[in-house]
Amino acid sequence: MARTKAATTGRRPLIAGNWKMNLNHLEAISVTQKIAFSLSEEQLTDVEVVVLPPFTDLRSVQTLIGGDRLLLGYGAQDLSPHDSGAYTGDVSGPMLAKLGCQYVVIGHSERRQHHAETDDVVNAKVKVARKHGIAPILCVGEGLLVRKENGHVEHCTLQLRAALAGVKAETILGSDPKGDRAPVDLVIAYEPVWAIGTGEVATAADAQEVCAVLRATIEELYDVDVAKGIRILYGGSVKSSNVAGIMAEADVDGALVGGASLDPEEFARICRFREHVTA
Ligand SMILES: O=C[C@H](O)COP(=O)(O)O
Repeated sequence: MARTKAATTGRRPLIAGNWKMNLNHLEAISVTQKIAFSLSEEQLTDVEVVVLPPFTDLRSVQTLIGGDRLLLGYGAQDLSPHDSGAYTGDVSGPMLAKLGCQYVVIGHSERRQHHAETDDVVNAKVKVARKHGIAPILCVGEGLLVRKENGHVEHCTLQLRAALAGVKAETILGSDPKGDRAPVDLVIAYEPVWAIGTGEVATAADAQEVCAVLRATIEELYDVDVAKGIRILYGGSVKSSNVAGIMAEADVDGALVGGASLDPEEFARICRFREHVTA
């Protein structure tokens, strides 16, 4: 069962809701409140639940979560590789850190596709996020053609290696090992592009195959402790009806949820994935 797996690995499950370009700041407040009130303190202690709103919602979400001491985390969907300057439209790491963001999505396939983000840009963003104490949720994943040609494992490991080039172990090791933070301040998300927003979820075995190789790659790049401590999420059409099977896999520590995270009741059901697991 998933509970046994988490107890064995020591990795606290992480369910993150990527709202993408949805929900204005008033809707953000409502959705965040509903998520918090749909989950018990025990559930929110057991599973780390994070919302990733658009930039324009971050202040509202920060005020709500901080003011009411909700047991939710939050973060951004992107950041600039630069700290300040003439970069119209960009939002910097220092700005996100000032808003208390714990996480930032980096290298999402929608950024790679629609904003021509290269591996070098992704690598620069990982470094700048860590410089400002924000944990990247680093996305890798293959398109349909690569999957059909059976190149998915190589594709994802190459993306991971490129994203982490020059990133030293000490910069990703958790700064609060005795607190409630994860031992590694970097999260990997395996998101097969063909499964994003399509309803075409990868099988649990598909997710496990790639997540296991990503963990082995982290061991090669760093060491066994980093590999054991790092959390690897699956993303792509995750719903309450399929999350339990995915979460039962040995190397899947959570989910990066897109569309289903816009419905707070459904998102809360996803966060309660343990209840779906049958012995
Ligand atoms: O960041 C989230 C992923 O792109 C998954 O999106 P989805 O759950 O709508 O397929």
